[in-house]
Amino acid sequence: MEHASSPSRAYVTFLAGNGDYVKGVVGLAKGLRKVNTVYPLVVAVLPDVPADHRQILEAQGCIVREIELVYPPENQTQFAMAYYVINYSKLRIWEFVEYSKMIYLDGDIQVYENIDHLFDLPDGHFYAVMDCFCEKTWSHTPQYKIGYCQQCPEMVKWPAEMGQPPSLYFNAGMFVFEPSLSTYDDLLKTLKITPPTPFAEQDLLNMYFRDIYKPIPVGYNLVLAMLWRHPEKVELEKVKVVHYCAAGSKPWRYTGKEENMQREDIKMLVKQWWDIYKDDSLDYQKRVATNGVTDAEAVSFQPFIAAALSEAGAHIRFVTAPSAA
Ligand SMILES: O=c1ccn([C@@H]2O[C@H](COP(=O)(O)OP(=O)(O)O)[C@@H](O)[C@H]2O)c(=O)[nH]1
Ligand SMILES: OC[C@H]1O[C@H](O[C@@H]2[C@@H](O)[C@H](O)[C@@H](O)[C@H](O)[C@@H]2O)[C@H](O)[C@@H](O)[C@H]1O
Repeated sequence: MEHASSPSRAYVTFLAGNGDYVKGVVGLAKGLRKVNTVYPLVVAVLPDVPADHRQILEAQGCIVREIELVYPPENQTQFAMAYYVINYSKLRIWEFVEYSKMIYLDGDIQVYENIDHLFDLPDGHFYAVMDCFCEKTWSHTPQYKIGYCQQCPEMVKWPAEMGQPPSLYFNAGMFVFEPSLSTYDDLLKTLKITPPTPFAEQDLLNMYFRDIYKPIPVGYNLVLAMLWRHPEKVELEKVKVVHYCAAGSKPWRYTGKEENMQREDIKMLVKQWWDIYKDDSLDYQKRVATNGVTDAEAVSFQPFIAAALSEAGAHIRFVTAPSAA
């Protein structure tokens, strides 16, 4: 089946280190395949990602692209998580200018419903889901200190004496953007003159794209804390993308011991992630292409097609899927 996708669009994720985040990216590649996306998954890997992990990703049909580390400004800050220092390297994806539009997804994200339509959002804006300020990871901020959250500005109003409320702030685990070398250069110039802050590149991106940021619904990047902080804003059955960023929620490390991790919805979401990760039928493999059949269906039809072929000698085209997912 020829993909109708424009070759200049792709999903992109980021992988650093030789640890277990590679499992997150494999899960993401299989999840995107399960929802029959027509776009490839590019994985921007730091040099410290070992060859065997890169091979695993290529075997899952991912396009593996090595990027160089982006160093944060000298004066180290107390990042919300120590390893956030490597996350500035995410900024390299703006150099992937062979793509006109990309959707960035963290490695700890899973896509449960097709979101290809987001590529058709109008150019010239930065699309992402609003974050929540209620978790301890935000205890360094004035909004946390007064109990203000942009998810429910009517609950605790921003005090007039504190000036303007903070601009809308997105979670940088998922966003729709347009690669551009000039934007990349400008981001790096801004990085060099901006003191590092607890949420590293997420803070930088929020500052840089503030004027063109357009919020998209929570269902496109469900930050798990929303389930216990703002349940009234979450319709779980309509959630298309889940972001396993709450402490203890990474499915491949899940023990259930951390706060909130014994919730039934968390246990269900972790199981859903594992069901995809363990599903061999979602592994990348040579596709048998017939008209109008999705890749996944084509794979499941293979035995029937082989039988038909032997009897009727029908000609079918064997093509490899052009991409991971
Ligand atoms: O050791 C690491 C830590 C992070 N990441 C990548 O950086 C992203 C952001 O880190 P993390 O998901 O831990 O941030 P969170 O959203 O959970 O705060 C991850 O999803 C991975 O794509 C990685 O590849 N290796
Ligand atoms: O380097 C900064 C990181 O900032 C974000 O993680 C945070 C953020 O989501 C907070 O809003 C949550 O409260 C917190 O749990 C979570 O860890 C991005 O998801 C991640 O990709 C990365 O950019």
